[in-house]
Amino acid sequence: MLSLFPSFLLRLNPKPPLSLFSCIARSSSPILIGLSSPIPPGFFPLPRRCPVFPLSLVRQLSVESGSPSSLSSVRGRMEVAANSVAEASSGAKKFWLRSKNEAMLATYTPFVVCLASGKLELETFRQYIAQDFHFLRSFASAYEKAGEYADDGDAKATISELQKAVLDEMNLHNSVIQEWGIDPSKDVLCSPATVKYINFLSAISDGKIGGKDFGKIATQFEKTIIAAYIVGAMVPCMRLYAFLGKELEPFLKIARDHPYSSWIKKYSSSEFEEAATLIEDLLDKLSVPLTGEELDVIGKLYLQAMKLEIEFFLAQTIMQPTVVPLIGLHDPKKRFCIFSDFDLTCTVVDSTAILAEIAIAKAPKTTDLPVANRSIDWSPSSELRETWKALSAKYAEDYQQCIDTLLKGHEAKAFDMDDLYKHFEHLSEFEKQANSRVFESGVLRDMNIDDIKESGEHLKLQEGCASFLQKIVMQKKKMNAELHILSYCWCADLIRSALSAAGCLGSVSVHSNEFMYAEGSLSTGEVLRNIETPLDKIRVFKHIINRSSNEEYLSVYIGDSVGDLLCLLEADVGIVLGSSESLRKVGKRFGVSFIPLFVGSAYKQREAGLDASSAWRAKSGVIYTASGWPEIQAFILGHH
Ligand SMILES: Cc1ncc(CO)c(N)n1
Repeated sequence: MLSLFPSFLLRLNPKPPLSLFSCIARSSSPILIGLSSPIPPGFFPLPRRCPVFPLSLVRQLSVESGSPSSLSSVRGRMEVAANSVAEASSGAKKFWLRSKNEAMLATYTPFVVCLASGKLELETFRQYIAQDFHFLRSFASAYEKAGEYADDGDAKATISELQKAVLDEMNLHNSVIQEWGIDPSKDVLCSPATVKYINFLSAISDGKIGGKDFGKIATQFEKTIIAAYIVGAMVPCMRLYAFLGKELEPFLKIARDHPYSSWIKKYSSSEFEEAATLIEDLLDKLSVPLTGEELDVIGKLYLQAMKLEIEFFLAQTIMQPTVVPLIGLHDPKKRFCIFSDFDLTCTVVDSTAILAEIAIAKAPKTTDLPVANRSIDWSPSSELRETWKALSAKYAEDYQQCIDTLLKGHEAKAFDMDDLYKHFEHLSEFEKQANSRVFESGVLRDMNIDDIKESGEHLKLQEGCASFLQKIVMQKKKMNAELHILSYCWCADLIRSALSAAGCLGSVSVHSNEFMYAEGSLSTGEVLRNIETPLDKIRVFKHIINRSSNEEYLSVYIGDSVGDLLCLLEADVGIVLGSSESLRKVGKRFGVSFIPLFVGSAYKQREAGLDASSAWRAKSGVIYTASGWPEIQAFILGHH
């Protein structure tokens, strides 16, 4: 119907540079910023896949009613802050925000999950307290050294305050010890992981840093630097504990008498938070006179201390079966099927927006036209932009109506999968019609496959997504794992290029729609329609799962929107990223519960008896929410 690109015009402008997309894709700042002309709200058909980030986009897309308040959900602290690593003015804050992966790894260690669940074996806790006592002693002596080295009166006063806080912590340990009758200083030797941190800290105090020996610490200035290094190696321990304290605080309610309530109360207390802030401020203060190079050293010490903390948790002797990490429960004789949605689950920008931009950038602008044909307010490019705008507005409106229809009726008292399937037929019909409208309008015609591939290669993935996929790919054989992308995206080439740039194409199965190309490179506008609807997704999901009917499997589905709901519920573990409100509303309407993944893990741990292997097999209408890929990785793989 529409002939947007007369071929003579294309020849005039065969391949406009795609630097615009590269710039969007590479930019770490929120998408759409940096576009030459701002994209109006509702421009792209985004609402079915609304992301947590970027905030600016969520605010723009009022369609999803992504009110900022919905972003600070239960586990909102890390993700909201994470967006501002670059802006964080404090060095200590910056280091913490960069430690998200490590913080998640610590949270999902068997020790911490068992501790939260209230079912950690007493003997394990005892051993831990005994090890921690050694740890705290080294903390106290490091403060001693730092206090000597610091030359500023205020800094010295802060350090002595912090020292008091450590003594306070040791008192808690003492009371625990008395309660359970052990004397750690006599009875328990340091474990190798404890020794590692203690040696690390004392080496810094002696001026041995990063394999280098600073020799005799002579001048006061050198001493001040060493004081900063010592503190830099202690800050992450304090911040991590304050973080874990807050993560564990809700579990005080898990049982009327949580056996480890004194531990949880200690580390979730405002006093401990104050101590953590105090030492962070101290680090910032001590860092003021340092050179960039010296600050880098602090960054490295911070990260190393974080890693040693994780090793410390991992080294705790856990005898009981644990429900995390998931890979630990998986029998490699069985299939391990990991499914993920693509748009806004893996990516930061919806692929419809990318494809629209490629098409618009390709279309001739006024200045490309022969002078005689120029008009101020018309060009193929501007016309295409208008067509897209209309298609998107229509999609957004109809989509919202579909969701409203889905939400009609009473909230289900109990989860009912069959009812849910029935209600998804209408939404599925709508998605197909919406696609037909796009395909028939011709807006996807005459796009160059090379441009699509280039955009795909520069597509910005969610933080931690690529590294998770790579890790799975690396251990695929050993784990008997499969990675499947299930996507509504119109053009699988875009997905394949993105995966290829992330270094994992060959090992991921992409299930999506395919552009058709004429003469090998220009899209004809026709699309092989494989996956367009929620019902298509679940059909393909089940087909893959049942491919070998006699083989057992463990399945995880990761998604972000209403279109993923059925798969999220059919998988052994369904994990939601992002904050889509319609997903939550529709879920609730049909009796689905949304539980933060960490909370869910601790509950599973509580329920798990001597057999944790089948803990996650329940199609019970529960979906788990996660803050991002680092959390998913910590849950599925842990340190593996
Ligand atoms: C392992 C460890 N890290 C940090 C703290 C906080 O002081 C602690 N008590 N133990």
